[in-house]
Amino acid sequence: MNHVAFYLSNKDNKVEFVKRLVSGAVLPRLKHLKPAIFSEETINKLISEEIRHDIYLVQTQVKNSLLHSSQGERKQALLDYIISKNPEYLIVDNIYDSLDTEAQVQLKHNLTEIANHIPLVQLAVRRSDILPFIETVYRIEGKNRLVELQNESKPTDTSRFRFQIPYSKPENVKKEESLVRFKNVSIKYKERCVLNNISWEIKSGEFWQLIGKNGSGKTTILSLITGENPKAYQQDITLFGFKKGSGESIWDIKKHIGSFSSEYLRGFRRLDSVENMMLSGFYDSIGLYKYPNEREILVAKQWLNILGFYELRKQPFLSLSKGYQRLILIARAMVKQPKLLVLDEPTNDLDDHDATLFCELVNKIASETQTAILYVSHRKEPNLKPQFIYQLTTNTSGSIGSIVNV
Ligand SMILES: Nc1ncnc2c1ncn2[C@@H]1O[C@H](COP(=O)(O)OP(=O)(O)OP(=O)(O)O)[C@@H](O)[C@H]1O
Repeated sequence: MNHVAFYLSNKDNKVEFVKRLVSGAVLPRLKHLKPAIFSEETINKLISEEIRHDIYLVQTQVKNSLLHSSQGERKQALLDYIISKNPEYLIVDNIYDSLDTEAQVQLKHNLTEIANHIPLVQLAVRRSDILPFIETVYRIEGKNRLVELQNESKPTDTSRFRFQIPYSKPENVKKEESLVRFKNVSIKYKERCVLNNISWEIKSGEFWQLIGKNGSGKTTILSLITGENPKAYQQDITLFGFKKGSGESIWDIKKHIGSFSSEYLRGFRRLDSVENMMLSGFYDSIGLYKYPNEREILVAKQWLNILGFYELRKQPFLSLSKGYQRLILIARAMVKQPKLLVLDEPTNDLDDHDATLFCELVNKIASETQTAILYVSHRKEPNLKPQFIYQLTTNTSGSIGSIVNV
């Protein structure tokens, strides 16, 4: 069986490429076979069906809908579902994003098994993700030309960000100020305990990574911090000096947090320019719905300069590559000089080159500002250097937390 991988970059139009693959234009030998696609796109489509039409085609092992499941649970459920449909070949895209180490090993094992029976076509943006049994790896040159990948190493674009970050109000942040404090926080969904007695503190200027297996409760912790989870009210949580439930408004909390999640662009179709997208960070919206003032416009321009995107400011945001969109969304989270920057799986879907840029930007924020960073990811980014790691360890009575050595 001949298995093939395509090592793509964020500049390649993946949606178009998948269409051409399925039509047989790229690999004519697969033209008359029935494909199945294992990708984030497929998950997003199924979630849209759940939301818009109340159609629940896929259930996870714990019998949740996709919408209410963790990222890892979604991927496992999707693979089970598509294999049950007996495809004649399988297209797998960015297989390891959002999966914990154990789930990655399991998925690799499952795909190896599937590849004994049907051809597998892998799309990868990280070279290290390419499955070991793949015989041929191509990259795309120009519009559609396939070039077999040799062991060439790509030059990395280092020190791209030349200007200093505009940070005008460090006096507002006290050294060692407590930003987030959880005391014995326990959370249940229905009768299932997800978090068990979590006590944790994040102080100003600190750089944390939150790790834990799929379903261990990382996103739940983030939602307790960002104010999106009503269960926070029954807990002993203090955010930016406000004890939860003490009459603070959501804005009292939100104004201190800049956040980025790789899910932010799900369903985003607006025509906002790059500059407007950057400005929307002042209003916590994705896309600009208000008139910004002069200072806000100035700060947004400074950030565009740092990223080297000033010339692109009038272009539609969605016309940029995924990696560039992501850099803008991270800067967007920073424009209001938040005390805490929350990054949820920020390198999902980023190619090797853009992941390097991303790490450079986050390191720059960590070293030049007083903003504390909370970074959630399964992927080890060797260029990223958090100071502290908080680990959730799953348990039948909910996950417990501990600080592990970096
Ligand atoms: N609104 C909800 N209703 C019911 N169950 C939920 C809800 N939100 C999360 N859960 C469940 O709580 C558990 C923890 O989910 P969470 O998304 O916090 O995990 P995670 O550590 O972020 O996982 P992943 O790494 O896979 O994204 C999961 O089993 C999930 O299915």
